[in-house]
Amino acid sequence: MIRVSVVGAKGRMGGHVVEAVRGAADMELALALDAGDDLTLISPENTDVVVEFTVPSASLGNVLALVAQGVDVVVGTTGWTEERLEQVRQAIAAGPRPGGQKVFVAPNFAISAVLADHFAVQAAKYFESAEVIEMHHPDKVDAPSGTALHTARAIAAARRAAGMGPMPDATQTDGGSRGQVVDGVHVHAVRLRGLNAHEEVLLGNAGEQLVIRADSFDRGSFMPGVLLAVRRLAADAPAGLTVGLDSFLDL
Ligand SMILES: NC(=O)C1=CN([C@@H]2O[C@H](COP(=O)(O)OP(=O)(O)OC[C@H]3O[C@@H](n4cnc5c(N)ncnc54)[C@H](O)[C@@H]3O)[C@@H](O)[C@H]2O)C=CC1
Ligand SMILES: O=C(O)C1=N[C@H](C(=O)O)C[C@H](O)C1
Repeated sequence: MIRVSVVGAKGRMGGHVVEAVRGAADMELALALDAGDDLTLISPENTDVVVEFTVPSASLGNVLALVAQGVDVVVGTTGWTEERLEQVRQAIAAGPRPGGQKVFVAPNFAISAVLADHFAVQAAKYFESAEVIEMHHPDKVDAPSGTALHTARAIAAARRAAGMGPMPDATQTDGGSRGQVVDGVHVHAVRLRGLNAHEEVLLGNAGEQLVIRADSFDRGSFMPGVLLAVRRLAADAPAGLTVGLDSFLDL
């Protein structure tokens, strides 16, 4: 049995993870902690893998503490930058299990979103223009979404690798309507009651458009990806930091 502890257990995602772990035949729930609880209760004696879904302002601190305690961590919380990821790599190197510790961070655990991102990156070099629109429930605290940031950065990298220059854009006045520019890619965020998690990548050439859209209507859609990551960390995932569920899929 894989012993799983959940941090952020009282949250929207954490609650789903607790139920998914309880429902998995090969897992058992160890500890379910939330804000104010003592993270040092989690140790290799009671936990194989921790699943962390909290808030961007707390996640890095939680992960660094858990690494220092020697447990492997699956992280779904947003807010990750290359600088923060580097802090995790350094913490693993300085931690109690430098050659064996595993941390996995995924911007999105839904297969629809992972594939949309994958296809958008494949398509990027064929289109003069690309923009990202993400649409979420209004209780979300961060904008743009971690997934949209990841998609935009990956599109930008694909364009750079293909030797493409900036996208055409004659805008001279912008009160904010052109969105956030992420590595040269415009990202737009919608917050609307009734939505859950949705993303569109618009790719355009003269006279044509490709739209790649992923819709997550229910948080249950993230659970197969979370359980896959837990199983891979408990088994054959490489030591160190891994980013993105695509690492565990045959894409
Ligand atoms: N990677 C993915 O597939 C997905 C990622 N997310 C991300 O997961 C995160 C959580 O989302 P939700 O569950 O909707 O938020 P939420 O606000 O419902 O839950 C967050 C929980 O974390 C707890 N918390 C806050 N600070 C804490 C701390 N220091 N230690 C322990 N617990 C703490 C809160 O009390 C709350 O129960 C967000 O960053 C969101 O963007 C959400 C959906 C899917
Ligand atoms: O807060 C959410 O709900 C979600 N957060 C993640 C993100 O910011 O990308 C993943 C998904 O979009 C749902």
